[in-house]
Amino acid sequence: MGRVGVLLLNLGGPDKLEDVGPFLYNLFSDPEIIRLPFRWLQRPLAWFIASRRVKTSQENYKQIGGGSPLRRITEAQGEALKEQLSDLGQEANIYVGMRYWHPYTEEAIALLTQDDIDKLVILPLYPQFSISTSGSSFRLLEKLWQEDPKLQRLEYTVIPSWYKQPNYLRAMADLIAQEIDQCPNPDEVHIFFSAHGVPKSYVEEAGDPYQQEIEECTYLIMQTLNRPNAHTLAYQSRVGPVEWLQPYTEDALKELGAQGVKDIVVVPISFVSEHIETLQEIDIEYREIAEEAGIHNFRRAPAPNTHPVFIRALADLVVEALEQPNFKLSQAAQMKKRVKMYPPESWEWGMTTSAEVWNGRIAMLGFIALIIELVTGHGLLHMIGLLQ
Ligand SMILES: C=CC1=C(C)c2cc3[nH]c(cc4nc(cc5[nH]c(cc1n2)c(C)c5CCC(=O)O)C(CCC(=O)O)=C4C)c(C)c3C=C
Ligand SMILES: [Fe+2]
Ligand SMILES: [Fe+2]
Repeated sequence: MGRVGVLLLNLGGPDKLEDVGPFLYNLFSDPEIIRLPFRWLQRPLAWFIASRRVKTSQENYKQIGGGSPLRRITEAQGEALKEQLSDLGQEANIYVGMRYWHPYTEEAIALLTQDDIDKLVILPLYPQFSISTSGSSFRLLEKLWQEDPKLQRLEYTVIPSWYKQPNYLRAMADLIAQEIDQCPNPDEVHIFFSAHGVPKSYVEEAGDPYQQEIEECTYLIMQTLNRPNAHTLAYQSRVGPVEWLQPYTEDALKELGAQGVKDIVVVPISFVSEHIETLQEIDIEYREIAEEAGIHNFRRAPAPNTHPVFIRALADLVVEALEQPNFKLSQAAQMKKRVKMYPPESWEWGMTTSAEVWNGRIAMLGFIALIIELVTGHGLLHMIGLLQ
């Protein structure tokens, strides 16, 4: 085997408070994050949503020290992975490519094309696949590949998702056991898996395998843990007005409190690094909700970060990927369940899906017109005197 490269993909996070606005704009500009019927609406809406969210988001980043630790932790994971691979006899260059902030995926690709890599392993740092995470990064990579003949000559393979990897499951079970064993009655502790949510339509309409992979991963971690504890799976971090996967973490915590549960260990199951959604959302916001609901012993299992068994899992994934037939980006970006992304473009009479979609589109246009009118002070409502 010639020179091997490993491209670690992650979402990225603002390094400092001034980065929060542009980071949010990048995130909401992604059609895999906000799925709109019209592409031209994407950027104005991204600007609008990012501007509305920036203050709250900055307040949250302030509470965790003024920026995201994601870059630092991902780079540390990369260094540990390089060392572990070397111990296994596989020398490799590691590159970090973030989707919405530095080091951007494009920057990582520029570096690795300079380095004359013979084979590249593309490894998303998301154990479970979702259209909104690994899927979005794969689509971006597909586009970069189409544009660059040098990349087209590079041999590569993709690891689409890896939530069943035995050492990953072992690392998660270790981290949970360490927390449980610090409680006075370890067997009585309720294990609360908090997965990142996605809109329900991703799963039900677009065929995102995310929910199924999360459910299977929860089951496999519980099997690996092999303890008698009760457990719950819920979904956190909902953004916007549409329905996301349920139960929501906040509701499930209140429900457990009402049932008399006093000790819980929260397990962040979609993430492999500490970041705003573990350090702020779980440790501060959900802790407060749990304590108000009567759950007084609230603990959280740390994210795997650079846990040696977890790093070994990443190394095993790379070694196995090098031995197996190559998996292409076009295969990885494809949904497992082949479904149409949007209902028909043409009108159908009656209470059909098509009618619902067109109603939604018309409502969206009205909403955008209203925003533009509120921002510019000109428009139909001003003309007819409803707005001054
Ligand atoms: C609006 C829709 C969003 C979807 C869908 C979504 C899915 C999703 N995200 C992660 C992991 C991360 N998200 C992070 C930040 C982040 N995500 C959203 C929105 C959606 N995520 C926002 C608005 C933000 C910014 C933070 C905020 O304002 O709340 C991060 C980085 C966090 C950091 O430390 O900077 C990660 C990582 C997963 C795993 C996922 C679906 C499976
Ligand atoms: Fe997110
Ligand atoms: Fe989020």
